[in-house]
Amino acid sequence: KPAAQFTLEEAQAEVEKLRKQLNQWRLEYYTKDAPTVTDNVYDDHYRDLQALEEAYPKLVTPDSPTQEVGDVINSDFAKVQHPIPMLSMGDVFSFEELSEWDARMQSNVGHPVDYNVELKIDGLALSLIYENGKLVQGSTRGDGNVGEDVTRNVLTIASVPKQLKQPLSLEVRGECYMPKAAFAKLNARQETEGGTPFANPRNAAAGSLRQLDAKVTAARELDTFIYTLIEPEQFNVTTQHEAIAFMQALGFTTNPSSEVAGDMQAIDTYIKKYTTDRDALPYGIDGIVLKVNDLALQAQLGNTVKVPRWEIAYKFPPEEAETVIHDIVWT
Ligand SMILES: NC(=O)c1c(N)nc(OC2CCCC2)nc1O[C@@H]1CCC[C@@H]1O
Repeated sequence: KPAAQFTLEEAQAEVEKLRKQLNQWRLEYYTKDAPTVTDNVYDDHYRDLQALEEAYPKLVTPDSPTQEVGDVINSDFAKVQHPIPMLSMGDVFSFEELSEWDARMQSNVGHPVDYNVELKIDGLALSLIYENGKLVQGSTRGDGNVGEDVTRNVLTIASVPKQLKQPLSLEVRGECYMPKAAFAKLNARQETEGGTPFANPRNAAAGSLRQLDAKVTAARELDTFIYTLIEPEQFNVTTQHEAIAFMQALGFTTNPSSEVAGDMQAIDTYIKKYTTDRDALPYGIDGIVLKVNDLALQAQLGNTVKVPRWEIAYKFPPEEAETVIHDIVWT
């Protein structure tokens, strides 16, 4: 019933009951990642308590969940529209297919093409928007056009600059991932606290970034590798390799293993190197990415509905036995 219809005595009893219940649910939520009620049930009780405390301010106590600023549990993330869609990638599963892709590219373009070769980090895509050098929004890819606003969570990731080294307004995109060591620690903690362990670092990163409560994200030791500068022409950046150096100079963490390759021989060497080194890397990779290095040429080649024509992912065979669903190869 509405708060105004409670007498002071009734309100006192109801407020104590709600506070105890909500604090119990928060304990489950924060410590075990295993809440026993849905966020909506929590929200409803939270709003009832807020209404009663507004009607009877003298009933507010310091331990009331309404007094902890900043970790209000939203029932859902705010949605974010990506002005430029966040695309995924076509992929191939053999060097032969990759060579065919390169041959098609060269015949399309009419001359040999330089690629920027990058490791394909096994995480989830993240967009970061800055105004005059200040981080103002972090969001997930979602369906490519609409993602989730995870700004408060992103602010807890150490490698995400809160303030750039230059007061620029821009958007960058990259991969949010969980380092292998953090993943092992998290699963060990999940085991001891009776939580459910995550299947792999990618799922753990997704579950940690898409947490409704930033304090939980903060404890997950997420990291980032930034790889896309949006509208690079605004900054007189003309190649992908240059874009990565430009973003690193602004304070972003970029992957140190990207290099320009002029032919398939260089790419074959790169693939062999990282097929061997893969297990020794402190983060998960599931392949390599070839991108046309010249950004004007990328723009000329454009994108199909879902994937760019100017880049392809070469996927390694999966580490653990899993059914690999062969994605559509770029045609
Ligand atoms: N996972 C990666 O390391 C990676 C990368 N190094 N570079 C790109 O380039 C974007 C640019 C436009 C479309 C893909 N994407 C990557 O990951 C994609 C993002 C969305 C799905 C994949 O995770």
